[in-house]
Amino acid sequence: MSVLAVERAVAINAVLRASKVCQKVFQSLVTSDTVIKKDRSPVTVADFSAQAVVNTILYESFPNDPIVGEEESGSLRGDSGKELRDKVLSLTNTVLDTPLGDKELLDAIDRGSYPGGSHGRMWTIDPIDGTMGFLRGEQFCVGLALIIDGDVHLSVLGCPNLPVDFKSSEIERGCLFVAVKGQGAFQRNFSSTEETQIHMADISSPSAASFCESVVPAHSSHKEAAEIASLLGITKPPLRLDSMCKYSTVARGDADIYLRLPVSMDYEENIWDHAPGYLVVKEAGGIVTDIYNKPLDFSLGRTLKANKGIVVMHSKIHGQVIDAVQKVVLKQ
Ligand SMILES: Nc1ncnc2c1ncn2[C@@H]1O[C@H](COP(=O)(O)OS(=O)(=O)O)[C@@H](OP(=O)(O)O)[C@H]1O
Ligand SMILES: [Mg+2]
Ligand SMILES: [Mg+2]
Ligand SMILES: [Mg+2]
Repeated sequence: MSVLAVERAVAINAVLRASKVCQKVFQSLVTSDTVIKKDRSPVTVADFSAQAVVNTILYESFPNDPIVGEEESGSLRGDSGKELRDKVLSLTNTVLDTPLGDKELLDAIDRGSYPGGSHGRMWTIDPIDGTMGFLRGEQFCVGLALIIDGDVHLSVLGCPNLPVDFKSSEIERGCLFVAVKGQGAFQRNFSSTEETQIHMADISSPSAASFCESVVPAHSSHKEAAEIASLLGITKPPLRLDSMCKYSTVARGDADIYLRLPVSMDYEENIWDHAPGYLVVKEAGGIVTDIYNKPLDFSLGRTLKANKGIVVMHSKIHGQVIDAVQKVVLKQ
């Protein structure tokens, strides 16, 4: 059996079930008259429930593995949290084989409170990445990664709204990306268990590239990305996608560069926002650094304290892209 085969299977199951939770919440939103733009609570139900589902499934197989999760159960506790807790509990139990009670639900969510660090095994989970995309009915994903001694060894990204093939005229959506360190990156569709290995597009000149960036300009500077694109001679418009779907889109060759350019130098990126996408790109043959050309350091706690921004690209254009990023962002 290959290395981390059991972890891989468990992580896929967990992410598929959590993705189902998100899809159910979205379907109930669009079929009811809830105006989601005014009320963010529906997405909160999905965030909590997806984290409870993943943490419960991980715990069944790996009870000693700590978890760094985005959400914590504070607002679900006590009398004031009862209404939300009831919604999260009933949703969670629709996808689990053994139903949880109130206390088990709260405990499951809060197993994500691990502070992270450089030693041993830990999982990191983003139950819904790209919350804004989820609310708009656009891209979002469930991200899960296993980090061992500060290094990402396994990752699974569930992307319920991502077309399985951008180039096809069919519009099947819903794909899963799976990577294990040293074993390559693979895509499988929600509708099947068949896996196809994915690779970055082979590109020798940055001017032919297309690049991805966040939809929300507060998460990544669009202005600086446009300046970098212009320096590199890129003429294609940016592909704006929410969530770690940007990593998977680049990993399978539908775009060549992902730029995440800090809007504030104080912001620290969360490890759950990047570890799952990072390994998918690396195993597809790509390079992931920060704006200083430093490798991402997942060993320093819940955030990437030693890094600023994210730059993803094929090795053949690495030097040119980093030069342009540094000229524009660092004025070097
Ligand atoms: N200031 C700032 N800078 C950078 N990143 C930030 C910032 N604030 C929040 N976040 C995190 O951004 C995560 C979503 O990133 P995306 O690239 O998907 O954003 S976008 O929706 O495409 O605009 C989002 O993840 P989710 O909360 O899971 O959606 C946040 O963790
Ligand atoms: Mg996120
Ligand atoms: Mg999230
Ligand atoms: Mg968030």
